[in-house]
Amino acid sequence: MAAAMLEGEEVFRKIFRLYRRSPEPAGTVHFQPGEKAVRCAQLAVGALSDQDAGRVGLQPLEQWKAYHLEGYPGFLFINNPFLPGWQPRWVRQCLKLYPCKPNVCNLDLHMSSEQTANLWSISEKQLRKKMTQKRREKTLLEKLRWVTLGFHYNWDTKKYYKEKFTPFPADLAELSRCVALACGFSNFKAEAAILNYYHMDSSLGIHKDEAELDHHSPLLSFSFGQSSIFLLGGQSREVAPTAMMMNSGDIMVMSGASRLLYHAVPRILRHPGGGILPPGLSDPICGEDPYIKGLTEPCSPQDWEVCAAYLQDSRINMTVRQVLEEGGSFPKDKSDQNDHMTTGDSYHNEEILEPELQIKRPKTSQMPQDE
Ligand SMILES: O=C(O)CCC(=O)C(=O)O
Ligand SMILES: [Fe+2]
Repeated sequence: MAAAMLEGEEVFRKIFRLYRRSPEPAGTVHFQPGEKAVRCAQLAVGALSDQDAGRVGLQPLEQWKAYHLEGYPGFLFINNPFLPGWQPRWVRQCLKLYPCKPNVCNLDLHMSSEQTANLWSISEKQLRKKMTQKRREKTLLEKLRWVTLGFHYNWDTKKYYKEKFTPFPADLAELSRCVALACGFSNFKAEAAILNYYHMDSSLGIHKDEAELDHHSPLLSFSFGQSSIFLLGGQSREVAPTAMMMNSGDIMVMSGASRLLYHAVPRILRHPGGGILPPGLSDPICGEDPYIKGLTEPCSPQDWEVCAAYLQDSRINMTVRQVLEEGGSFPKDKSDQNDHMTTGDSYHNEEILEPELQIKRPKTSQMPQDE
């Protein structure tokens, strides 16, 4: 029975399971010069000033290393372009600020807004003890799986709604504007983001991001903390995906013909290089450039202690989206007048499931593998 189902399984799903089980099968693309199928990319030199880049913690554009991947036009990979001391600031924003109200997170489905109002202060003391205590209960911050910003993605209907909007964080909007500009998208407007929080046993199911009404604008994906394998497939689940390594600070841009491709994160891996934290995160407290005032405050040593404990076995990803075309609006739809309370998502998976169990999992309309 199981074998018959396996044979009929889509190609992407088979490869997902392969990567879910083994740490790093041969053939994973590492973005570096000389790597097969990887080509150096030219960015829009002159489009982004050093001043603007520096304000959000990005190196001058001439120093960025960007790559195309053969067979995926519109896909761009940028090797960690952050200035020293800046990845910690973005991590601190993701853990301390962005989960706060009015933003929405997975814990809101099970808890009152008072309980989820300040995940950081409820969790910080316990997290500081993490270094010394092996067995202890998970803090609320460690139970965080996703946060939505701007237009809040509805996991049930897979839509955005005009009235489900809260102001998009100005600092992240500016970081996104700068990266989009460098990649030749001069009108990008950050209107929504999904922040994904992963631990060593987490994965993100196979899906494509098509809820946005504007598919001409790119998806911008920022990763921090431990590494991951990212699978980039085709327009159907029958296309075999390419596996690539994403390390802390790396940025991915999905645009053009690659904007609507299936993708997934089957596995989180310890970052290469041995230490507890990746190099860009091991020296968090760096002096400010006296000529460029950053848009966000430096991460204090006290805050970093909490972030570092969290990141020992976690990865954070922010995927920023433009929802509406320039001057566009939401279509009129009677059903949109309902109050859309989400019942949860099935993208974020926790444990490594036995193949048999995966097949027997109930299929619901939200399960990405059913798309
Ligand atoms: O975590 C990642 O790298 C991918 C996230 C993603 O695909 C999404 O949020 O839509
Ligand atoms: Fe996605």
